[in-house]
Amino acid sequence: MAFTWTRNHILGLADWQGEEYRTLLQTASSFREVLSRRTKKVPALQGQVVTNLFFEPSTRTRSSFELAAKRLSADVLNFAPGSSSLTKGETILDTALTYVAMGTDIFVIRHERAGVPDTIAAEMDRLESGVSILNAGDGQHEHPSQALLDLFTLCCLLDDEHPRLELLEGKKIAIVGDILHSRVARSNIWSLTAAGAEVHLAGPPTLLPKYFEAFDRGDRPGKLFLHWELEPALEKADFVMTLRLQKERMTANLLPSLREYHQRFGITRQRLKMCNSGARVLHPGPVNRGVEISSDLMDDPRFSLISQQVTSGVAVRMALLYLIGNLKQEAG
Ligand SMILES: N[C@@H](CC(=O)O)C(=O)O
Ligand SMILES: NC(=O)OP(=O)(O)O
Repeated sequence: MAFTWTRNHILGLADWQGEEYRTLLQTASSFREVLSRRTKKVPALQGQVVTNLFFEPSTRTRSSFELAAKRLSADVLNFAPGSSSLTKGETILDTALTYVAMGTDIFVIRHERAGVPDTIAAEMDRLESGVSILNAGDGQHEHPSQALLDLFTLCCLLDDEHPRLELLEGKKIAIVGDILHSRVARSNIWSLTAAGAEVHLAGPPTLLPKYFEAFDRGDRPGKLFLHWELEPALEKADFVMTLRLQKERMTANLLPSLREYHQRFGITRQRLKMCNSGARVLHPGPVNRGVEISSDLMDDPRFSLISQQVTSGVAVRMALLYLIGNLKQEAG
């Protein structure tokens, strides 16, 4: 029987099922085709309002959600906290309710505190508003659309015509750096192990706590490994995902120096030689050039997938908005 999409909020990937990833990849693939046409717009969300509520800085996530919504013909509102009535003491919830009163159908929310999108989603459900929440990154919790665009980028690289989940089965993927503070790492652990990949986390002990072992719940085909040295993670890896040191989230001095960090965990062309031939490097951005990745490697299109990740972001976010928006059209 064909799978039917029923998820109304996208808060995280911890409980996503294989069929949801498959539907997302197929839908993103169709929108990638739309984006290759001369007219890159479809009327799918005409009449719906998408409101970007970003309480934390963003370049690519906010702009690509905006572009994705516009490509689907939705109306888009962009909230800017610094010039909003938050500065007069209005609460986050009252801010959200104000936008609901203007007709918002979908909120895209980023906040420095984990759980804010969940709280607003619970309130939207309690009020039976029918409004959906898309988490665009909450504290150290999850960044689902980032992990989905990473998944789409990898699957497209392995089979551009038919990007599908199974392509990652048995692939070795190293995630390197500041795992502790990374919502990108957390969401990617869920999606990549759901795809059957071997995920190898690597970082200094201060940035890779042992409790990450608990992310291997044994309920998905892939496996998770932890390393406090770089080499075992990179050895014969197919892909390397580097992560930014999230200085804004570091409350203590967790690193000796950026230079020493680069020497021990920075990804360079030389180090990439430890991986399988043809290995590629990802980074969610923004990048600290010369810290987690050398500048020349970042700019080398033979190895770096960074710009493909950004490009994939538009099709993947169109797919997310479409799948959710469609539920409203069916209901309404
Ligand atoms: N942009 C990503 C990664 C990062 O900032 O390092 C995030 O918001 O989580
Ligand atoms: N990758 C990512 O989320 O980037 P921004 O913080 O620029 O949105």
